[in-house]
Amino acid sequence: MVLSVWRYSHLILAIVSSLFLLVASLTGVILAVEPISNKVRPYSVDRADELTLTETLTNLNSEYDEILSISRDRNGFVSVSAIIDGNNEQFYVSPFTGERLGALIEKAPIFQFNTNLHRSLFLKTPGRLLIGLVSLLLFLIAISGIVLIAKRQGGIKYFFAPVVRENFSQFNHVVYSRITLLPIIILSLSGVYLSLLRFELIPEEQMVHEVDYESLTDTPNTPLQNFALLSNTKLGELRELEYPFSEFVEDYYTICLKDREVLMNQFNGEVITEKKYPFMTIASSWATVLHTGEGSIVWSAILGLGSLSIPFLMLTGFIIYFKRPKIRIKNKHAKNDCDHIILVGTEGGTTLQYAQEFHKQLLKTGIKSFLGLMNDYSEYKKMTQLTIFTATYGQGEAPISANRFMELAKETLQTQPFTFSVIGFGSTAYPNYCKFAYETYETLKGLSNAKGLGEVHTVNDQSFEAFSNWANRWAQTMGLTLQLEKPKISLAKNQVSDFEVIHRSDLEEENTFLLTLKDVKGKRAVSGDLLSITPKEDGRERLYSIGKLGRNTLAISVKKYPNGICSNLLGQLDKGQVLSAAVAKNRHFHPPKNTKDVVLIATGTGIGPFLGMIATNTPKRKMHLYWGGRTPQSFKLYQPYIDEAQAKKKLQSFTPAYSRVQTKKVYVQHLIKKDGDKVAEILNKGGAVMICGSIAMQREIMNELQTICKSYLAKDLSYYQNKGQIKMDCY
Ligand SMILES: Cc1cc2nc3c(=O)[nH]c(=O)nc-3n(C[C@H](O)[C@H](O)[C@H](O)COP(=O)(O)O)c2cc1C
Repeated sequence: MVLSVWRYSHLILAIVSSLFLLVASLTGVILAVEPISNKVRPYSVDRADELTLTETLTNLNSEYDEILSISRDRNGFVSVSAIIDGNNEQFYVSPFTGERLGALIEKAPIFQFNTNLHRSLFLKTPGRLLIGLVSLLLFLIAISGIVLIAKRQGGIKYFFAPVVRENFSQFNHVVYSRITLLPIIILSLSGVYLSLLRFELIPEEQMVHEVDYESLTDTPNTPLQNFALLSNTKLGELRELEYPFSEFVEDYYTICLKDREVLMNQFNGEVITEKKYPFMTIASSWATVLHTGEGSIVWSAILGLGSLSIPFLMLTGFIIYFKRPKIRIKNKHAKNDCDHIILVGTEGGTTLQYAQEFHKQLLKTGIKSFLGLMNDYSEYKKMTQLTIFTATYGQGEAPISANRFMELAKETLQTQPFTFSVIGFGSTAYPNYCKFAYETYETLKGLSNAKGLGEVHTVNDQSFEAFSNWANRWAQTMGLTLQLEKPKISLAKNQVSDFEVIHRSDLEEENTFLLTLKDVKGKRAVSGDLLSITPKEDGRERLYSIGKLGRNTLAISVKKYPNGICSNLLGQLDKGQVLSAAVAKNRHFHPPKNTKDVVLIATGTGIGPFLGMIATNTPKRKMHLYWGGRTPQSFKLYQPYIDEAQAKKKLQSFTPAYSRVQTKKVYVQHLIKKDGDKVAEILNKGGAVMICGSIAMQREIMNELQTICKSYLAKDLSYYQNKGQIKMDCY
């Protein structure tokens, strides 16, 4: 609920202001060039700011007879306004020699046009008002954006933690908004301020000097060179110095410095009055500088990039919103007439699509099924079976449609006993994999008349395979047959390409074989990416982790199942045959860059991507492989690769765990526990741990790593997960 308020405010504000925002940001980009183009003009004189006002005035007075004023602008350019041959002329000068450097910069027509469009959309006062409002909306969008990022990252302290890449728009929207939020906030706030100033809603105090004209005296008549104020003030502090209008004692120098305005007697150099600028004048000056970037190439460039990012963030933001599946639920039967209740915890809507498919299939088999959201949990009069499909968000928290479920489940008493199943949708790219599903399971287990059917079943990255495995197993125990169809989720589209079989090994003890393929079209797969294969027979996609052995050579490790359509198809391929498949990017499981030590942990076919990571490693990076299988015989398949890598120093160490060799079973988690000090040292030095294999193994390893982090490093495992040092791809 709270999140959706922020999300909808963020979206509605963006829609309302989008067109105006687009105009303001694009013109802002062009206007950011103006201060840069001004600053690079050749009117700056080296070390001029170090001159005193005495030196400046002496130099300029000797060159020009009748100076009206001297100015120093935000670029540091010094100009004079002087009467020359009876005409008032204004030009840049060198304060050392008085040499005329050029005429004052005139605003180029392109900047004039864009300034008018930027300030008022050529609509005069209504336009200015609109632009002021858009600035305010931009500020509110930025604030709601900060809240959304903090929530999606799992708290403000993880604001700058690595972002998990789900798709281009989501990833880049978060990454670029984090970088540009500060300039955008400054731009929008200063824009609001300048609008308020323009509409006189912020009072601009006028500086009024009270001059006691009676006390002004023309004695002692002191030469300008002895005026203390002038010799104590550097040119760098000057904004403008106006000469006295006449030679009467009532006329004086008006000197505007950075922080104050001073009136100075023209005969003896005494300060007549001196006033600091009011706070609002300083604030207005800062607002102008911060909004326009005047006088600073760096700040102008930052503002330009900030403005440029706005259309990009608008576009990616709208794509994220419109691609999100809509949450609409229709039911054929009333909830109190149904014996099967399906509840969904979703935020992005994909879990609902899987639940809808399951619900549809149950209805087809004649079961009275009711579909709802977890937050709608209430009394279900005839419920005998409850199935929960739930995603996990933030740092293992509930998705928005399930954040009240725990309370509701404890408060609401079901009158009849029921069984329940929990299917967790999550991603191993996040520290707390499917945590909310496990918490839901525990809460339901605690209810007096509820009985769990099996353990929590997890689905990584919306894998249809994992989902249908559970659903078919469940249906089997119920004596049903389900014809599940894959929901049309707009996951990244993978282009199908051709892969030629280079080698297919024979089946080894654990019914596994290695398939080495040549990427005919030279697609840029990276070890850890997934090979997506969809056999025509059932049209269902299977994913295999890729090990990139060489330029266009990759390997996948396949376990053959007696009735497995895909594994049997792959098992029959011969050298030279061509396989049609696609490469699905799996960025969160790519080998880490610039990491000196990497611990690789795998069981069974999970070694597949690691074979590639090791084969393309150099001795500079130390890789340590822990692998679990049944017997040394199971390892034979991979032995040549590992032996070669060790000989070439691409693999520092290899430690196997065999579960069926001795009476006491040894699993990889036991090896990790034994080498806890080494693993801790690697993590402490910024190294990475990569895990690939079964979810059950992943859970054991994560428990072990948690203990290691706590005992050796006095830190929580999530600390290293948030720094991207723990990478997992388990199924
Ligand atoms: C911002 C964000 C945070 C996430 N946090 C977790 C997490 O902590 N644990 C997890 O297992 N999955 C996490 N996920 C993955 C989602 O649970 C997963 O993509 C799920 O399939 C989304 O389902 P939905 O579209 O129904 O909301 C996160 C996804 C996002 C976008």
